[in-house]
Amino acid sequence: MNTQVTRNDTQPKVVAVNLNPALDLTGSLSVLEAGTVNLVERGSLHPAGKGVNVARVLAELGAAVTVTGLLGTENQDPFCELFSQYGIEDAFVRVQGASRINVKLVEASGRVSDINFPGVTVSQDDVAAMENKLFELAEQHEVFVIAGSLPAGLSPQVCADWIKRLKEQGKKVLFDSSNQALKAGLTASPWLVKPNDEELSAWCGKTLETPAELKSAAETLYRQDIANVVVSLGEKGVMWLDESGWLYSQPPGMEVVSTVGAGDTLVAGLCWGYLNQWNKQETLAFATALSALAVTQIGVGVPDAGLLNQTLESVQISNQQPVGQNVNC
Ligand SMILES: Nc1ncnc2c1ncn2[C@@H]1O[C@H](COP(=O)(O)OP(=O)(O)O)[C@@H](O)[C@H]1O
Ligand SMILES: O=P(O)(O)OC[C@H]1O[C@](O)(COP(=O)(O)O)[C@@H](O)[C@@H]1O
Repeated sequence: MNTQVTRNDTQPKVVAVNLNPALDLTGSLSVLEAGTVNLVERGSLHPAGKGVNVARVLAELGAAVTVTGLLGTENQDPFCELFSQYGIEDAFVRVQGASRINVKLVEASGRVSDINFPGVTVSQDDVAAMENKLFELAEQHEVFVIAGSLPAGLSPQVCADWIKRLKEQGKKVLFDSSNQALKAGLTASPWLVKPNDEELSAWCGKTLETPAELKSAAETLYRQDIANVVVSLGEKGVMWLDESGWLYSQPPGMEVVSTVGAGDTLVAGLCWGYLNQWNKQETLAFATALSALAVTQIGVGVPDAGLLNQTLESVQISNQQPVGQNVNC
């Protein structure tokens, strides 16, 4: 596998869809105490959201990426700068208002508290414009990564209908969301889904604790015509079910700076493996290494090839589930 960054014009073009983008306001502090005054030691504000993060990682890897979704005009400048810096084609539909600011409080232990705001409320005209943009992009793109929550005004069923239509047009749809949007989207059988253990538990309506419970829930999704069910387990790695069966990965231990963006980086890595036609083992190892490295920084971004290759060598891939993947141990 060549992890060298080179733009390959023969690869399918990707659309990253971020319907509810966010500026992430990250504050680092030694310990967070609820209900009292907390002093932040270092802070940063950067454009993010699941689709935007996926777009950035894919673009840094060398993919041709278009980004779309619903972006508030009032605070769009940092997003536009990011897209221009990384050569990402900006196809966001502009909406009135400001995109949300999500607060991420990172403690010295690596624990992160996410305070995610609801975002702008979009109108039916905005939703119609979004739908037009999405299917206009479908004329020239093959791969769609739909990632993140939905703004008020855009129903989970509408998003699920878009996934269904894209699938009917033969597009590969990778889907990463939560709560009602995840529940509805899964009924449209995207090509790949990436819940974490908590999201899978929420979909099931009960806490999944043992490997057998996690596998059983994922297998239910696979039987619902979802070709790739990828469950991420934080530091415990990844479990991936497809027609060839289960494959597991275990990342090396990392110095955690912030885990925010690790899931998005994993999705980008999986998509990159597909674009390069890598096999399942290669794709999983690469995506696991890339996501493990994501926790060593604030926000997302691709490290240099040396570090990536070194981490890749420490990722363990197995057909047998590692004992440590019990989510509660
Ligand atoms: N502490 C960690 N150490 C090493 N790798 C990690 C760590 N946390 C996350 N990762 C990597 O990032 C992937 C996604 O993280 P996870 O927390 O499961 O996703 P999400 O951000 O969607 O909740 C994991 O499957 C793993 O490969
Ligand atoms: O769209 P959602 O589900 O509200 O999540 C948005 C948040 O998730 C992130 O994309 C990070 O996601 P991951 O940690 O799962 O990779 C943040 O940048 C953003 O603030």
